[in-house]
Amino acid sequence: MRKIVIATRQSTLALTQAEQVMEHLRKLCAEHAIEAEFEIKKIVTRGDRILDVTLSKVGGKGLFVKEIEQALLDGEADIAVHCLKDMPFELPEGLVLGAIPEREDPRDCLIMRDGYGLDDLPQGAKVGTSSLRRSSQLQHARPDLQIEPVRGNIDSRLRKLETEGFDAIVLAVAGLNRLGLQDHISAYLEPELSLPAVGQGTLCMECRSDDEFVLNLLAKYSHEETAIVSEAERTFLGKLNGGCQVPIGAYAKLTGELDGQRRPRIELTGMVGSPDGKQILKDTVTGYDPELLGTSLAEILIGRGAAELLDAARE
Ligand SMILES: NCc1[nH]cc(CCC(=O)O)c1CC(=O)O
Repeated sequence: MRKIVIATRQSTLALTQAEQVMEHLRKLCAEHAIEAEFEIKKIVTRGDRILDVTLSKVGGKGLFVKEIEQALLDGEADIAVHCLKDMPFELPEGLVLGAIPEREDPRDCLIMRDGYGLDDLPQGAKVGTSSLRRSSQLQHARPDLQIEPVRGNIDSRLRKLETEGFDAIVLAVAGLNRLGLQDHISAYLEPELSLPAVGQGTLCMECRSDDEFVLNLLAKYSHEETAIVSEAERTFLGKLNGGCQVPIGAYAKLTGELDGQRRPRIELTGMVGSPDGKQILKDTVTGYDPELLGTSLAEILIGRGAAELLDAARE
């Protein structure tokens, strides 16, 4: 009997995700007559210890994953469950993404004190988000809004809507759904208005690249279409040398058309913005090769000044 330890951060969202994944893996084991038992191990990361500081100020990619990856490398855990959007482009030597399961809702949403959409926000309304991607796009649509950082886990951000005088806060739909908090959502923001973060709404499972048992199990959990769109978005992010702390968004979807090798056609939209939303570079490319698409979209935006925008935002 193989024992599989699942490592996770200790936030409510991370724990919920790990538990949902564990249940699914147990079912897969039963279906495929694989003998394994599972256990969850909570790990406190550097990102969790500095939750009160605006992350973009602290800098550093993968603030939430380093310690968890070390546990995998040390053999103290076998699988790590992450939000794909929190994952740096490059994984450490010896680790791979063993599974990318089916994407959930990729959109951002508004949780508002009153009203049901962006248009209901009064002139100069105070909106909470620490994401430069979200502030850039919101300010672009509504330059009058006053954007203020709001840090912490999802539950504490929801509390801050009440306690810190925000008219609205912005969160990912997927996280709220997973926590059963979808009733709080006032308005869904379509990708045309707020292009999601790379990988938003998608989970991933990281494991050691030589752990055949776990790789074999995780392969049964993977969702081919999601893996394809994730590769397009993540290639775009990687070429721009971005993480989730820069004003970059991307969203890829499949259009249903197949090429000669029956590969699906991909439509990839990407954006790079200034944090104040005065400048937004955005374009869409379509094709069949996710890596080529990610690369060419990044090159198109770099040609229009994306690298300079990102350098300025990083300062
Ligand atoms: N940066 C934190 C984070 N990482 C993933 C999600 C949401 C869930 C997901 O995208 O899978 C969130 C919270 C948020 O942005 O509202």
